[in-house]
Amino acid sequence: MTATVITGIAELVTCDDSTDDRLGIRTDAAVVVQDGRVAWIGPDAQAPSADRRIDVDGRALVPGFVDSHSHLVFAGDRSAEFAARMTGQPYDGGGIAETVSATRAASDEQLRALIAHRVAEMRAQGTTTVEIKSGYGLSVADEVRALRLAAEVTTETTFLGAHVVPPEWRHRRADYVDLVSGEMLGAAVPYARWIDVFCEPGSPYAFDADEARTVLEAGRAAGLGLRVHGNQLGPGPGPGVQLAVQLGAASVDHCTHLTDGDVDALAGSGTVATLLPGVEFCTRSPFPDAARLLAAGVSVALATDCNPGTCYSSSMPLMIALAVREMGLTPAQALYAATAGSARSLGRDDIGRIVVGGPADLAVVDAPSHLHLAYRPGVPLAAALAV
Ligand SMILES: N=CN[C@@H](CCC(=O)O)C(=O)O
Ligand SMILES: [Zn+2]
Repeated sequence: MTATVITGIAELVTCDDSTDDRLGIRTDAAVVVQDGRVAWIGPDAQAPSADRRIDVDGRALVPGFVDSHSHLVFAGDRSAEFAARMTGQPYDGGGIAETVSATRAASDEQLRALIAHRVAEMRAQGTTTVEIKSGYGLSVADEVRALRLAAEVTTETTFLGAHVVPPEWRHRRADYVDLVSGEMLGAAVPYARWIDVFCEPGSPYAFDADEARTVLEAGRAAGLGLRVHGNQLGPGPGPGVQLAVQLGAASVDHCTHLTDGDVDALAGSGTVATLLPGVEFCTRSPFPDAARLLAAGVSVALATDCNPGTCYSSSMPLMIALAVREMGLTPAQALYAATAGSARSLGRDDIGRIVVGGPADLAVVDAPSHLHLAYRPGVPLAAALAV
C-alpha cells in the first residue's frame, strides 16, 4: 500500500465538469495516489505526507488522454500511398487490402511487438487508454488473432470484420456480410467489447447502409456495443451518422461531411461524434466544424485513428492542436474532447477525469497550463505519468 503525493502542480485539470469550460481547473493543488487510484486532491499546502513524492515542478497535470479510435494491429508500410496522395491521389480505402496481406503474413510475435511499440509511443505522448480495432485480418482466424492480441493491451477492443470486403470476397459481397455477421462475429465476441463498420455507400470497398445495419444488428444481438465509421469520404450525405443514431451506437467516427440533418440527429441522440482531425490532415480533406457540433449540443470526442492509411499518428496532442486550429474548438474544449469526451464515447465515466476514487491515469504537460498543448504543436510536452 504505497502512497505517492504529487506536488508542484501549476495547473490541475480534473475534467470534473464543475466549471464553465468543463475542465475543473485547480491551481496550487496536490494529488495523492494510492494503489493506482486517486486517494486525495487538495491544496498543495495541505498535502498529507506519503511514502513517495513526485514534484512536477510547475508543470500542468491533466487526465491521461483517451484515444477512442485506433487500428494498431497491422504490419506493412503504406508511406508510398501517402506520398502519392500528397501529389493529388484521393483516398478511397483501396489500400486497406495491402495492409491486410502484410498483416496476415506477420507472425503473432511480430504483431505483438508492433502493437507494443505503438502503445508505448502513445503513452510517451500522454495517452493512458486506447481503443484498438481489428480489421486488417478479414478472415475468421485473422480477425480473432487481431482481437486476441489487442486484448493483451486493452479492454477496449473492437471487432471490425466489416472494414472492407476483402479481395477474395469482392464478387460475393452478400456472402462476406453473412460471414462477418455469423461465424466471424461468433468467434470474435470473446475478445471484443465493440463492433464497428466502415459505412460509406459510394465505395466499392466499404459497406452500404443495409449491409452495415445487418452487421451492427448482429453485433448488438451478440452483446457488443456499436460504433460506426461514417460520413468520411463524401461529399454528399452519408448514411453512417443516421444509422448510428437510429441504432443507438455509442459513437460515430470521422463525421467529415455532415448535413444539417446529421447535426440535428446527433444533437437529439446519445451518440458521440468522434472527430479524427489527423485523417483530414493526412488525406487533405476538409475539416468538420466541431464548434458547430458543440453549439448544437452534440457530444464530441477526439481520437487519433492511428492507422497505416489515413493517419499514421499516435499523437493526441497533435489532434488537440489540429482541433483548435482547424475545427474551431477552444483549447479547453479540445482537451475535454480528448479526455472526458472520448471516455464517454467508450461508455466510460471512470477515465478521462481526475477524481478521488478514480484510476490514477495521469499525464504531465511540460508547461504551466493546458493551453500549451495547442499553442506548441509538434513539441513533445505531454507524457503519461507513471505513479
Ligand atoms: N476508413 C476506414 N478505415 C481507416 C483507414 C484504414 C486504412 O486506410 O488502412 C480510417 O478510419 O480512416
Ligand atoms: Zn478508423
